[in-house]
Amino acid sequence: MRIEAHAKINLSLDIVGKREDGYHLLEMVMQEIELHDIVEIEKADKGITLSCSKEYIPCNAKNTAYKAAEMMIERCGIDGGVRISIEKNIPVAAGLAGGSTDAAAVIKGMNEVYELGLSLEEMMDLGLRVGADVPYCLVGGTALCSGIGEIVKPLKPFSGVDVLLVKPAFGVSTKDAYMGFELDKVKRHVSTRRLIAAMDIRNLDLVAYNMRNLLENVTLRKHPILKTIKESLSEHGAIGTLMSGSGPTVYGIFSSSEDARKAEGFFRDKYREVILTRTR
Ligand SMILES: C[C@@](CO)(OP(=O)(O)O)[C@H](O)COP(=O)(O)OP(=O)(O)OC[C@H]1O[C@@H](n2ccc(N)nc2=O)[C@H](O)[C@@H]1O
Ligand SMILES: Nc1ncnc2c1ncn2[C@@H]1O[C@H](COP(=O)(O)OP(=O)(O)O)[C@@H](O)[C@H]1O
Repeated sequence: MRIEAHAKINLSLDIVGKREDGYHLLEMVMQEIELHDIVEIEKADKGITLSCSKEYIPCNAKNTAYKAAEMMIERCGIDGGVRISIEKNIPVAAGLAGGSTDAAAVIKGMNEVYELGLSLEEMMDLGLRVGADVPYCLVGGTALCSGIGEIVKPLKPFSGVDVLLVKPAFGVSTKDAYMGFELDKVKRHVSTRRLIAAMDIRNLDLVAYNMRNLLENVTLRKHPILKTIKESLSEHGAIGTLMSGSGPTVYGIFSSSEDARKAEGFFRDKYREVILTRTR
């Protein structure tokens, strides 16, 4: 079985509290994009076999797809194994939920090939065991996510908007980004309602104005190059720019596809990964 595992961008990320276990309470608008990995899943007699098109990604129990398969076998009492292969197109450690979306694909795929009959809610509960973003990845589309990310409320689709992703040649650890964040220093939270209202009426300028990510400060302070990329995206026609998730990918949204293509041409040779895509 072949599954497209889509990446996401954050149109917003607000941090509104902290749990006793250290996890942060969030309010974020997530948006699926066209960019995707291809995950192939097949039944096997026993054990988990995993292969991936990028040699630097671990193919053992450290891989989120492996973790998801292990968890499904254990939790659903599956008598058998699985063969998984991942064609990796989503930049890694980038803030685009690459690992989480592969895990979501494995959960969906195993539900099918083993005819488990799990509901979406049941899969989301299982997915949360692998990572906070996995429940959203199972739902996809445009959504308001709260809790630690696992409470997913679908929003009106915001598809077909040109997005240029720019990721420099370093990764960011999500854990480190959250550890560098100080909630008591926040002066102004994100205007999530205004952002959603602007998305509803598809006013891109107003969307751009309300896009904010409170983790941006943490990652941009550590990597000033990201600020330079954001400024450069604006100079090349982006009507709004933001870091996705914990970074380091920054993106620009464009109201003109031609501007987006021209900007891609400018950035292409300058940074490690430059991808022109669209909201889905
Ligand atoms: C920042 C976000 C925004 O969508 O995405 P990415 O940058 O990963 O794409 C997410 O909150 C990332 O979610 P995810 O990548 O699933 O996180 P997990 O694997 O569950 O957690 C990694 C680590 O991040 C921290 N963490 C994660 C989620 C959360 N709400 N609060 C946290 O403090 C914890 O220290 C945890 O150990
Ligand atoms: N299936 C996977 N795809 C990508 N990265 C993975 C996967 N499994 C484990 N990883 C590891 O998880 C880390 C975070 O990767 P990723 O999920 O792409 O980041 P992010 O959560 O920022 O989007 C990386 O260090 C990577 O080696």
